[in-house]
Amino acid sequence: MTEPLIFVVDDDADHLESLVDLISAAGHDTRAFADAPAALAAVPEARPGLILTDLRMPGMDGIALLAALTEAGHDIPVVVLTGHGDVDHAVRAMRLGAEDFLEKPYDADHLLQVIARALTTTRLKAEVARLQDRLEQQGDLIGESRPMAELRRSLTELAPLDIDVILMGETGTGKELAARLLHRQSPRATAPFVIVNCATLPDQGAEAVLFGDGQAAGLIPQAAGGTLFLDQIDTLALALQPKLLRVLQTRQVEQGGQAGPPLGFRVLASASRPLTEAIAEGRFREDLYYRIAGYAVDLPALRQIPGDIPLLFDHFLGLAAARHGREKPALGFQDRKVLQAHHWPGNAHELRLVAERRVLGLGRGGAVPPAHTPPPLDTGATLRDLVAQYEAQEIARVLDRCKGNTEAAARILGIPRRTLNDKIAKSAALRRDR
Ligand SMILES: Nc1ncnc2c1ncn2[C@@H]1O[C@H](COP(=O)(O)OP(=O)(O)OP(=O)(O)O)[C@@H](O)[C@H]1O
Repeated sequence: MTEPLIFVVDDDADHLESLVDLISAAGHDTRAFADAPAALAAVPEARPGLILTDLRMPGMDGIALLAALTEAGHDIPVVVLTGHGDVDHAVRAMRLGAEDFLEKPYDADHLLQVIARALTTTRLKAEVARLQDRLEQQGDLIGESRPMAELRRSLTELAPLDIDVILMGETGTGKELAARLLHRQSPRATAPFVIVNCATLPDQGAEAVLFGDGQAAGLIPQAAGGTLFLDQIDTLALALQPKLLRVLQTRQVEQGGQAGPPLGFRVLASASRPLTEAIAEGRFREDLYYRIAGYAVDLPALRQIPGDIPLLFDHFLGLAAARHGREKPALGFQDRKVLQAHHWPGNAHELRLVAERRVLGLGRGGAVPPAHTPPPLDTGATLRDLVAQYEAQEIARVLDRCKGNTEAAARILGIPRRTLNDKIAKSAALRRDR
């Protein structure tokens, strides 16, 4: 794990310099900012692990910075430096989710201890979230509708057979969950399950990541004897397709011009749009399509299984409540109706987000600004607002997943990169105007 970067924000240049010197001397990577807006603007790209900010600053102060970070959905611990006797503000900062606060003049050792503690908390939180995600992905598909029952039956039938399968469905329909189920119910269950997210492969060096190089084994050889899940294969760069095809045909990876050992893995793939479209657009090779598309399983979108939406929502409420140590909210009749009436273009991803917000009570008279109100459970917003909100969220989610790589994000979202850049600029302007 790389060392987290620490942002230090203080409008007093001397203070800033001494803070940065102190923290850097303790071995942390730091970046200095003379004002909060500059720090906020640098967050998406630099992804700091901790922000240490002065409370009182002209323009945007430390509290406003905290609120803006929450508003933008960044879960970064913030330690606030307060003036002597500034208890009220310190309490407000803690209420808004600050990790800790320190009264000035601070003691250098104490400051470093607070930083170390905050970084440990961040690491532990990330680890818990990772384990919870993994646990969630080990679950079963929830849903009692006929399409879900049929899906479960197809998966149970296909799991033990040694055939490759492609899972088709919109984003968030549970393709990864289904792939894991196929693996778990197969005789390969104890062998590795390796995911290759085709959309986030780097432009440079993707071959080494996939096939390995002299130094490191690639992802594909790691799947030996197990299951290789080619997630979002419809976004795989054209240049990688011939070599992948060869590997899928031989189930071997060449090493230094020689055939490698037989790897004997099973291939599962997923796509959110018909590969025939990608072929027609010249983005996907037909021969690779025939190699992987023998058995296709369709996953229903939520709007096709409205009866299952409350069930799934209840499931996500339970998970979010456990994750945040909160009580699980009850679902009312009206909630069910609203949930079933929504279109859910992001499917389970979107539903999960709304459940999380419901558990955290965001947008319900708390300290969090209205942008956090769950769109489908709120009234008063126009359809255009809801679509714009959802679009901005989805772009942020995909960008996050692609670590800010707009080319990869544009590929996943199925829009030209220039359109994506326009949309990012527009949603940033919207946030500024709000
Ligand atoms: N029917 C379901 N029952 C329980 N959990 C589900 C179901 N469908 C989706 N989920 C959960 O919703 C989240 C999104 O599902 P998943 O990642 O499998 O979707 P996906 O189709 O692979 O999405 P993407 O195309 O964006 O990769 C996961 O946390 C998954 O566990």
